[in-house]
Amino acid sequence: MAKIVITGGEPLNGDVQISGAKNAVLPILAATLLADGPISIGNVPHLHDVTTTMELLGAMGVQLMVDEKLTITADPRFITSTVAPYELVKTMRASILVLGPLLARFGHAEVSLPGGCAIGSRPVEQHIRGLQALGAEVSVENGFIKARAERLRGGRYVFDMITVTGTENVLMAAALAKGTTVLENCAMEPEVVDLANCLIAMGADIEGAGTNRIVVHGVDRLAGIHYDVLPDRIEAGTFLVAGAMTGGRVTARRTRADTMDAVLVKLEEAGAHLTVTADSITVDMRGKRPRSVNLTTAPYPAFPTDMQAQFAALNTIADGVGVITETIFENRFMHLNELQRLGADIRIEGNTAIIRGVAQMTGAPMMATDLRASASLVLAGLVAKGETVVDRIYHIDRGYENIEEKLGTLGAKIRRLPS
Ligand SMILES: CC(=O)N[C@H]1[C@@H](OP(=O)(O)OP(=O)(O)OC[C@H]2O[C@@H](n3ccc(=O)[nH]c3=O)[C@H](O)[C@@H]2O)O[C@H](CO)[C@@H](O)[C@@H]1O
Ligand SMILES: C=C(OP(=O)(O)O)C(=O)O
Repeated sequence: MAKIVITGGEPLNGDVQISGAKNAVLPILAATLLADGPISIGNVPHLHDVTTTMELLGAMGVQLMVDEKLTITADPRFITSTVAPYELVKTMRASILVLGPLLARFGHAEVSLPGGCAIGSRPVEQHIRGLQALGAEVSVENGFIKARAERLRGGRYVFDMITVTGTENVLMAAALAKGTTVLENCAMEPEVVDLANCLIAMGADIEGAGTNRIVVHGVDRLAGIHYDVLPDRIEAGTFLVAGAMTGGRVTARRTRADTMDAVLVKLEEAGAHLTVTADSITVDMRGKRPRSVNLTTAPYPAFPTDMQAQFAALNTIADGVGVITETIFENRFMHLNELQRLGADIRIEGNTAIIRGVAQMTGAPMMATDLRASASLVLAGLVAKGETVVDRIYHIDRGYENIEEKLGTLGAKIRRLPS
């Protein structure tokens, strides 16, 4: 299995180009199933999850073309199957996002239940109930969600809890339903807004995306268009934390600071001097060690769970004690045990981690368990003395485009050992 090897101790300096958002491109790729014609998508990140989604769409008969700038054109007019098989869904939970579009556009869908993953159990009953509120008949048989509806009709659904892909799935289905749908307690994440903007460009009639109440007036057809994906706020946040931890100065380019308020506040609390422009964010530590931060993860606009592991890594070498509480996923502290192997001082009490910063950690072999855990181990390797080897690095390729190259251009001593 491929590994990343890091020799720590270099402050990071320079510019890094941020890619399109994984969590926006995945629902947008699924939304291509709703269109009457080809959709072309720009600012597509080169990620394993994007390849998996293309394989999934391709297996259904969607015709896909990728140009040299990685613009993807998807033409769903001649699909041959409305089944999402277990083999693909098991490698990427976001495959569930094809459920709503397939049902709305073709009247039936069979999607393998995604099941849990390293960070938690991650059920999808809200997706199912939301679609049932639009008139779908849904059953779960032999590990598959089987959904059917001649034509979905507008309905009202109040989500039991805030769910990002649940909101996206029901939103996509409602776009082609007959009549008006009102969705309450919706996720307000920027990626939900980006999906809604893409659907609106396709001809959907949607109000309120980015608030907790979304109203969708269903339309009869959605058209092929071009759409550029939002920058990845989690990738940007990860590089900014890398700059802060190493006492360096890093500018993340092609970013949207307005989607990152909670993360930027924590970087300032850590002692970073921030400069924000329309499309860039600079952190400058002026050579200083970061201060510990306290944070609690919660749905947007609060602090994102997808940045928790990176700030845990920052706290391991920061000045002071930082308390981190994870409220979204029940098992998202896997990186903490690995960080202890580098000498981090961490006490875990339920969903809270109390991290006392140490002056210096030392490199060691570590094992990545999930996407953001991998990122946090790489960040820790950047500051640990000596060599750190992060194994099972395939997790990181799901969500970071060429992370070692990007960190390398900032001055990190990092390389990938192929399997
Ligand atoms: C592809 C994508 O966009 N992934 C993001 C999305 O995941 P995803 O959309 O899967 O996460 P959700 O927002 O659905 O999950 C939030 C919480 O709700 C629970 N829940 C969710 C649905 C449901 O039917 N029942 C239920 O109990 C989950 O187990 C979890 O505890 O949002 C997460 C929370 O911001 C991020 O960490 C992921 O990066
Ligand atoms: C948890 C994440 O992704 P996914 O929902 O695709 O597993 C993530 O991006 O951190």
